[in-house]
Amino acid sequence: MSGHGTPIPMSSHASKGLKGQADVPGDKSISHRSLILGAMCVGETTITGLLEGEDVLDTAKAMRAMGADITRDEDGTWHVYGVGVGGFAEPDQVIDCGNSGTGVRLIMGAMATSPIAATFTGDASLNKRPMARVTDPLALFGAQTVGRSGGRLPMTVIGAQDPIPVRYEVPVPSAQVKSAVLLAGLNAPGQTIVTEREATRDHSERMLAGFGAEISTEVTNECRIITLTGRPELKPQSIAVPRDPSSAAFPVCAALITEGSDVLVPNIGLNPTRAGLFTTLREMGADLTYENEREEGGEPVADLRARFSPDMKGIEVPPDRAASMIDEYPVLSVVAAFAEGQTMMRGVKELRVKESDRIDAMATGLRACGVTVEEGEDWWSVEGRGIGGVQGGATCASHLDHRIAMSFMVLGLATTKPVTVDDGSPIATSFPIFEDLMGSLGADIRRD
Ligand SMILES: O=C(O)C1=C[C@@H](OP(=O)(O)O)[C@@H](O)[C@H](O)C1
Ligand SMILES: C=C(OP(=O)(O)O)C(=O)O
Repeated sequence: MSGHGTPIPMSSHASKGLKGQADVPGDKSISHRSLILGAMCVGETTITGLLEGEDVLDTAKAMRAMGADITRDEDGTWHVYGVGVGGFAEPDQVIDCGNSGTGVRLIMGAMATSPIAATFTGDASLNKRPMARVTDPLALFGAQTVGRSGGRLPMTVIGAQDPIPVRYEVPVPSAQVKSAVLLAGLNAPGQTIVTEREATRDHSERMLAGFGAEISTEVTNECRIITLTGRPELKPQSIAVPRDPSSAAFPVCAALITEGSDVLVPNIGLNPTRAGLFTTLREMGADLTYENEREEGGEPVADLRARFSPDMKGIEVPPDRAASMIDEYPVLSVVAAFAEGQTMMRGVKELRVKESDRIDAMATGLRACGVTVEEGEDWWSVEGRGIGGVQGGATCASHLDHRIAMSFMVLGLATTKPVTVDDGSPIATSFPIFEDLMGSLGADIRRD
């Protein structure tokens, strides 16, 4: 879906005593990958718990356009009948990935070693984001790309006729780039080897192994080296998508900053490549506990219990933790505003190339609400004002960015005056039930 139609202004108002259970939707990263890998094997893959947000629905559409048969039962079970590695059909329309960097980058990778051409576009946010980070390695496989200047969408990818396997060191910490290379490697004969210096989310590696690909990861002191053997016969799977820790972050952080709150967020995946926010919040002194810790589908899972935490302290977030919480910095900056002292976040320049420049978007809104924020290219800091110390009262721009919109809605639950966002419509990309779920806990979030 391109664009978000009519803007939805929203406001959030001081709320106390958030209580209850927050059943957040399925993991966005795992949902995209389930559909794409399901489309790349012959036979039926079934998926339960799929995130039915716009980003993932756009990926389902793209996979249909490339030949997969995808259906949904009334009970929410999805069925993907795939075309096999190398079996993608050439789409006869432009593929619109909407707001989704993950969708477009992974799909470009998946088709880049098939002898087809496809043209990709997105909404105003996605069409500003850098694509050279994926098209550079895809060229090594033999794919050609033509896009707008600066490597932006819309862009046509002409898949390699005779792909060759690739050895590639990912130059930025990005699971999307790593995954695009691995997915391209599936249809290249021989071994594709990807190296990353910082560990990023490893859902592609786990899921490729689950689908029967020959893939291994060697961890050294300096890096992770992932080796994939091309041209496997992937075997269809039955996938239960775990709930999304990045969505869980919103009710968790809301509970920490609103007086009298006690919220349970069950079944959250605590894969170490994703759980950095929760570690950070606990270091700040948050009353956040892991209950019922267990393993599900090879992933650590727990129920998160978050209670009002009036004594949180600002900390320096270790830069080597950045990749494991990259999407959570906006909402962390909100919590930091209610802690005592400074929270310093370094090694985070990737935040500047997400759906928006997230440092700039949050800094501008937080300052308008009375919070001191300083920033450099690769870092930012928030001066905490303690519980009750943040004024609010501003209208903040969401810049077509779901995480920015939701973060400001969490902010307004604990400020003196309400906080407004100009457009909450992008929330539907990753967390379509956000308003209902937060409302069920007692949060006062309104459409204006
Ligand atoms: O691979 C993924 O599913 C994702 C990787 C991250 O992006 P980068 O690879 O650009 O860091 C993250 O921000 C995004 O929400 C999802
Ligand atoms: C960065 C994000 O997503 P994407 O890159 O897929 O647009 C996100 O969900 O925070």
